Amino acid sequence: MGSNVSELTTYLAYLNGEWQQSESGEKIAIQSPYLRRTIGYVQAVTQNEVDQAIKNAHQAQKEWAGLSLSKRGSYLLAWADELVNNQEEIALAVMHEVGKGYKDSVKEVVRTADLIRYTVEEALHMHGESLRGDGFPGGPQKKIGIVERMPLGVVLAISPFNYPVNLAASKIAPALMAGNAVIFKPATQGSISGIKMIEALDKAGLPKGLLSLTTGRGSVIGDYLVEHKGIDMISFTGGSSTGRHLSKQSAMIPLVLELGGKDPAIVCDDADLDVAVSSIMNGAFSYSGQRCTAIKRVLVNEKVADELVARLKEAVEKLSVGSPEEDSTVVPLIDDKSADFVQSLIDDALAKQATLVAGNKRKDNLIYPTLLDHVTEEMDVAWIEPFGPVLPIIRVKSDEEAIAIANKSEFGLQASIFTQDVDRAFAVAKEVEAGTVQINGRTERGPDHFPFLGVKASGMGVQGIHNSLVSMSRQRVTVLNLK
Ligand SMILES: NC(=O)C1=CN([C@@H]2O[C@H](COP(=O)(O)OP(=O)(O)OC[C@H]3O[C@@H](n4cnc5c(N)ncnc54)[C@H](OP(=O)(O)O)[C@@H]3O)[C@@H](O)[C@H]2O)C=CC1
Ligand SMILES: O=C(O)[C@H](O)COP(=O)(O)O
Repeated sequence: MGSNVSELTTYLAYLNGEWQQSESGEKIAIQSPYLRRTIGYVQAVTQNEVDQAIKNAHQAQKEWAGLSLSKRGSYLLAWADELVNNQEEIALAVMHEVGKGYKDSVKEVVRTADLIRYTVEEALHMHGESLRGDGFPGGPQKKIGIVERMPLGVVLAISPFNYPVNLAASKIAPALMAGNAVIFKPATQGSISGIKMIEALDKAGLPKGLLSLTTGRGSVIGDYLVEHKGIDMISFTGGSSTGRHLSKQSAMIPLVLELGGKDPAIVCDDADLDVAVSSIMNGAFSYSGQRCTAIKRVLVNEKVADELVARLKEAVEKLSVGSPEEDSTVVPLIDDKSADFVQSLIDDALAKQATLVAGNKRKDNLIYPTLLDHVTEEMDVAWIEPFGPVLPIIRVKSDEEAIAIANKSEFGLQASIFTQDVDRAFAVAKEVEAGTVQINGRTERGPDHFPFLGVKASGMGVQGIHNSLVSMSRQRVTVLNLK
């Protein structure tokens, strides 16, 4: 499959409904994490081009917002069909560019088409409301409030590398269905996949100017986009430090942030260990742990710790490690810098006397799945998100201690609890500070119509199809005063 990479294609930016070379004359090289070579170039768009794209977006948005919901939906449904029709080509781009297994890349594209279709259905079935004035003490009967949802204007969608198609579309589709225009800034490593996805939207006939794709380094055009007066809402998924930076830069603009996590798997002494082991393995190691919702630490009751660790060791040693083309579970990380970072967390833990159960082997940016036992609170890996295949195990004496350590983290995206006692599960779930708590299952975002949110440093606002439509629109109240 590697030989199918179009050698050094220079991809164009999609500005104002046209595929264009940037006036900057500059292009950014995209490196494949596992082929370890440049696979193409994308445009470095200029601030002037951003200005023009935002201006055109405002113009196009007015007409778009005037279309019927079902007409808007028809463009999106055509987009979903195009994605499905081109799933192999898009999945290959994802695999080459971000090193995701081929089958998972196909799944991402198909999941995205399903997400778009559900978004259309959801928008078609969202209703406004009317209120009677006399519902409030002393309120007049002849006053009727009509509450409708209106678009916000131009939405800036910024996506991360790890789901370059799905996490972009989960912003673009609700933004469009809610009647907005979109400026889409993909992760640089993820831009080619983003371009392929927008080619499908272009083929679906989206009106010109309604969406522009501005490729370029976040460090170069990011702040300019975020601070731009023409942006009316920002939906961002990415790292916590970038998210924190964005929240300082964007003033008085609705902002939804989905950021990092340090999701714990709390394993109680009555857990079904078969369920716990398979969920933890899948949660921690799929796509080498490069998921915001990956299980990033295990807090296990000491009574079952030895058995859990032995079973995890056996499972880790069976994991497939290698190439995304072979659908290996553990694949090279997005770049060498990320691999250096993961290695530094392993080195720190081992220097502080963690027990190496498996792994700690590396070839370039391929880090073998690594299991560390007897991790203590003094070790960085107990707190820092690795975004890589390293799993620390912290042994605890009680549910209370597990909850306390879970909550000491700055993050609060998701948590898993493994127990066979449903009352105990709910008691722990109630105390854990996280957007979502999974009982006897791995931490994960889907199904995509569930609300998805992080608390503390893991985010602000809520995604998930319904909530994204809500966050990308506002209420308008019209009051009818009858005679
Ligand atoms: N909670 C969630 O739903 C998810 C969270 N994440 C988190 O994302 C991180 C990994 O993704 P990664 O792509 O490396 O995250 P980054 O934060 O590095 O990048 C995310 C996006 O922000 C852009 N960006 C960078 N700087 C700026 C800026 N100053 N202004 C505007 N945009 C900017 C990036 O562009 P460029 O690539 O050009 O730098 C990219 O498009 C992990 O921490 C992970 O937990 C990931 C997926 C889901
Ligand atoms: O980017 C991420 O990591 C996702 O939001 C997690 O999605 P998943 O739980 O479906 O892998």
